[in-house]
Amino acid sequence: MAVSGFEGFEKRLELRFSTTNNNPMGLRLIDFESLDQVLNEVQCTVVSAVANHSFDAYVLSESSLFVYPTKIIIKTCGTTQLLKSIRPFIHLARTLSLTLRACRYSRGSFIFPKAQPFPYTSFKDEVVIVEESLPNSLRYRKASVMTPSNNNNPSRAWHVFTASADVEPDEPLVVVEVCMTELDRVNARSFFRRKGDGKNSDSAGKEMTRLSGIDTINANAFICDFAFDPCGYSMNGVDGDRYSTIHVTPEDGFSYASFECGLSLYDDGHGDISEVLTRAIDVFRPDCVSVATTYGGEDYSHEVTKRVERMLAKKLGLTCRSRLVDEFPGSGTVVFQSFTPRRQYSSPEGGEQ
Ligand SMILES: C[S@+](CC[C@H](N)C(=O)[O-])C[C@H]1O[C@@H](n2cnc3c(N)ncnc32)[C@H](O)[C@@H]1O
Repeated sequence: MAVSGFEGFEKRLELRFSTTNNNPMGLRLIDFESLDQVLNEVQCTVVSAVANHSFDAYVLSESSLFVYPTKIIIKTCGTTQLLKSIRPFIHLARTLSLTLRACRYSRGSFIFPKAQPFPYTSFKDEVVIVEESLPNSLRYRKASVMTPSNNNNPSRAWHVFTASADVEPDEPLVVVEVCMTELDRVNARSFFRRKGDGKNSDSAGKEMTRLSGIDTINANAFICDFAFDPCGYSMNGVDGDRYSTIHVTPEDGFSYASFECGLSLYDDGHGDISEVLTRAIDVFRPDCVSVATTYGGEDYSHEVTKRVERMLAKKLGLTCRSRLVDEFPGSGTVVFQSFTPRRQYSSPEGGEQ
């Protein structure tokens, strides 16, 4: 851990592959020892795991890994070396006749940027490393730093790099990534272990899931949860082919929580996303929230992200201070929204609103 405090903001990597064989298990055939070796390079380990008929979900010592037949999603926090996983994952996929067709790397702004190792001290350097790790066939590439200008916390930007073999997005999926800082102190207490409770990391995790209300965010999800000692929490939710994940750094002064879920553009039968987000954010009652929505198809952005704004304002008193939209060839559209509580906002001129 950095001397300053634990870096909660995750680095996130998504690798999507195409396959030339008909094995429906695809990347799920990668053996655990090989995955463990990749994670060793990244500097994290598996602490808990669950699988269903659609995918494998691993809780890591620093966040989460999801393995689908043709897709890997890995997010890691702290001072981990996430980008060291790109080459070995591409290599392991190749042994199973899978070829990389798209890559997306994203992260927020670190709370302790100076504590990061190279290349994570500069997004430009991170992009160079990602680009060097990718095959030339992924020729549609773009890097962008989405920086809110009228926000009272301008240091919170969203960094995105994408690369794709095709100019059209390859899947009609939506990914929603929520980053929360300055968590409500009372709510954050749920993520500290009680001394002498006689519980292990799994049973303490279950208790945190229930006491915090995380179990009500998606009642259909099977939850694989883990409590760190003396504090901290991670969970993966598994609901059919949908994943969700929450990570919590509850320490005062650098508190942070993230919520992420994947859903389909066309079949949103798993609950209105604005309601799901409201329930997730309500667990933490943070003073600073960002929501990055990435979608591959058309006609999603406006209506749904506006609905999120209306719902967060009505139910949680959060006002959207900034809304940025950017397009990525072959990787869809990203909408980045920043919210703070209505009562807190100082206008750029310094007056209270
Ligand atoms: C891994 S978890 C969740 C990570 C996630 N990115 C986040 O910050 O929300 C991080 C929390 O667990 C605590 N923690 C305790 N032991 C840890 C360990 N061995 N590895 C990582 N975090 C640990 C940290 O102090 C922090 O509060």
